[in-house]
Amino acid sequence: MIANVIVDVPSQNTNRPFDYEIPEKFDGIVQPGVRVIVPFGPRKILGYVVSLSETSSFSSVKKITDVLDVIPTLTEELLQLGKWLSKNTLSYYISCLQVMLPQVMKAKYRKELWKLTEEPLGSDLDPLFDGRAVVDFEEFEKSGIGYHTLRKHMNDGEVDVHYEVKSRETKKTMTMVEPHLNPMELEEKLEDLSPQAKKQRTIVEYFLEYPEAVEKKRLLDILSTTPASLKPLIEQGFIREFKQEVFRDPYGDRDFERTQPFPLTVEQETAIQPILKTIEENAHDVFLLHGVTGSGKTEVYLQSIQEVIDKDEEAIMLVPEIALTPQMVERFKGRFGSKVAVLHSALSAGEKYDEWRKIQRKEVQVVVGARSAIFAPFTNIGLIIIDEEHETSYKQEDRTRYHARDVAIERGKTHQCPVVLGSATPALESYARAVKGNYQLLTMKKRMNEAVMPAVDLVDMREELHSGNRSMFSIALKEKIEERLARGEQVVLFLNRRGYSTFVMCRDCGHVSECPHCDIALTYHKRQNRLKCHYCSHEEPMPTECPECESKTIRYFGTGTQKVEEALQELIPEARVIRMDVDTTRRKGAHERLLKKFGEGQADILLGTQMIAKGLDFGNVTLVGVLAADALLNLPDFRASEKTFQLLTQVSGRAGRHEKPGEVVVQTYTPEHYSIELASQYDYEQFFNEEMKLRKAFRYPPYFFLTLFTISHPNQLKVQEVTQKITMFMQQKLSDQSYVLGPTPSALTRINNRYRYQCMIKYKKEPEQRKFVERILHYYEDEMKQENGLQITVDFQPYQLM
Ligand SMILES: Nc1ncnc2c1ncn2[C@@H]1O[C@H](COP(=O)(O)OP(=O)(O)OP(=O)(O)O)[C@@H](O)[C@H]1O
Ligand SMILES: [Zn+2]
Ligand SMILES: [Zn+2]
Repeated sequence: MIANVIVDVPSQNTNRPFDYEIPEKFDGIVQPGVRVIVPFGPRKILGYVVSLSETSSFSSVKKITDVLDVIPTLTEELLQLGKWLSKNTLSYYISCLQVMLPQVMKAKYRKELWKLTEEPLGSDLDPLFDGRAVVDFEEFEKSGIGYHTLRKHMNDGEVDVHYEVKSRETKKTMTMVEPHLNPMELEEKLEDLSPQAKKQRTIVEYFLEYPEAVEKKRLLDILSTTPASLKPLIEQGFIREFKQEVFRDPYGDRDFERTQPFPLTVEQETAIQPILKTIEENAHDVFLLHGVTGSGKTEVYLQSIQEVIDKDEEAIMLVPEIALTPQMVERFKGRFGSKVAVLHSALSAGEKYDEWRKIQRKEVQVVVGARSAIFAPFTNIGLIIIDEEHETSYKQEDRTRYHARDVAIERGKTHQCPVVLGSATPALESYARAVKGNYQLLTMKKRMNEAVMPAVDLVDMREELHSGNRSMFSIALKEKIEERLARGEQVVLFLNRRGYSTFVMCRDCGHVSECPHCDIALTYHKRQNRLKCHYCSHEEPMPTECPECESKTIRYFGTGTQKVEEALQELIPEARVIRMDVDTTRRKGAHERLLKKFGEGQADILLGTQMIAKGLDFGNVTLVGVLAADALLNLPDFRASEKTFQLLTQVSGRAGRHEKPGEVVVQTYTPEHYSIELASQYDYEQFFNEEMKLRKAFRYPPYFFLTLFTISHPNQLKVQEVTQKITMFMQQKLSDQSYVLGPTPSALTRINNRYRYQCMIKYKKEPEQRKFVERILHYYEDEMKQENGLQITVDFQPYQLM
């Protein structure tokens, strides 16, 4: 027999199955979905068996060296899904298979055989274990017992193969590094560094692009540099080093209080009926559950999942990483107990693998997890739910650029089961599909317990300034906070930090410099002191006075939570403040601890960034303050208005969720902007209509599809030339209904000494497009293989446009 194997070499040439002969001892064990070790050139490498055949068309084929799985790692469905993914994202099949698996399956490990029962195993295996609970897998291999015997015992649940991970991720602590300065300051430091300090420059440039904390070892690996080049940066205080703990099972030692289903409200009942009916009929359909914040969407999810469990089927529940809070996990564990597996990035590699195995072994029927949980190896899926479906974190941004929503719908079709997309602020694309009837729209307009949506007070910060208030807190917000303190109620203060330092605004009139062609805020480039558009090639000098009102107070923006906290303490010294941002939540469990403290009333104000915007359900919060509603609005992104609307709605939704009525203060320099005004009225439909008009006028999704090429190379002329060629080629090939824009420098024009350019395509229908893209990739293949050579990435559904 011949095994057709996809080998772990991501390249064009190897993007097809290779034939290997199956040695007799592995006969019947080597099946599709099993991982094997095969000789490839001079090396032995990992591969995945995708199919079997009687014969090979090649005259001489090599033999499989080793088999890693006794039970297939990938199901037949996941193998097919990998193929689909590969076609849809134009990534290598091997990358698509690996993206579905936990890290451990790709890492180095030691294999052991575990005895799972107290009972004797019988004469075939007992001699091997010889009274022990664990034996090294090598002992089994040497024993000559045979894989068939082993598989029988595994299927009976008496023994299991266990992977002991050697990867460093399972260590108790790891060393992390992160920038100690904001991007503007980093840019300045970069200028100060001598051109000879190449390695140091590379590190600073890396952090300019990825400001998050990263494992030190990993950073050094990525940039192929040594601790010596990092050291001076740490000593000078540009970069900070710290230890992060890694734990094994975060939920194992906790009892969750079991909850009972609530009797549903009329709205919930109306929404859940069509979902239950579809589950019952084993049919596929996509539902968009549009329910205002606090309308009880989660209860609808829980009861739909219950139906699936009762049918002996399985459910996948996706939530954004940031919303995978202890409160959320508690609600699922509380309802379904040990039937739930949880998958999120805070788990160590070992923990993730353990959760994954629970799914594979069918010990659980529900998985709650972030994006990659969509690949859970269930075989009998009855329901897939995506909560906060508008979140852009459902799109993977490297290698295999998939969107979890697309994968969910594909699996929903295969399993003939419903997919439920839920949100208070659906993505424009999803709502447009619901309006057209492609998705079934389910609406919940009312909050629980007759609670009303909190009233929103828009405060014009330009007027504050004119009346002499230069603080970041308006008079109204200050007074309302003081009122809450006097009444013993609580406040959530939200600072939108992302994208803060990049746009330029007049503090007098709120004017923001925009591109004349693209309806998008220009980005300030400090080094050249110029403003640039990252969609077309437009650029202009940084103005010295406001083109609108001639005021000299036009400048770029920059502030952080720490600064806000200080200002707040100065303003209201008696307030007890909890600050929640990347700095204060770094330690494992810190997030949970801070929220618990706030929930118990040990603080008056919760001040934070994006991470406090969603999911929180505290009854004593009666005031929400948004410090700078415009921050997101001015990102160089056509989705800026949509994101602003979504975020404001989510944050406002944290107030007045239970008995006490809530209130919201939104500080802004542009109160007249439709996304801010309509968010303050909770008018999603009107926002949808307004935004759709603009999307149509400027030819953006959902009217047009986008394809984004990003080309990078150390030589700027080379990048320009290649991008130019690609742009021209696509212009020639595509129909004249499509718009091919470029070459344009990317927002992040240079990373790691590589220049980046882009070409964006807006199109309605281009069935041949992928073929042309493939041709381009093929044409540049050799150049892309060279070390530090050309790189071309193609994103068929871009969310990150930088
Ligand atoms: N049928 C019901 N009867 C009584 N209480 C309910 C019912 N359904 C939900 N609740 C409660 O109402 C509150 C709000 O519900 P939930 O958090 O599910 O809303 P949501 O729509 O998911 O909100 P958000 O989008 O803001 O996260 C919760 O405390 C929940 O326990
Ligand atoms: Zn002005
Ligand atoms: Zn432009």
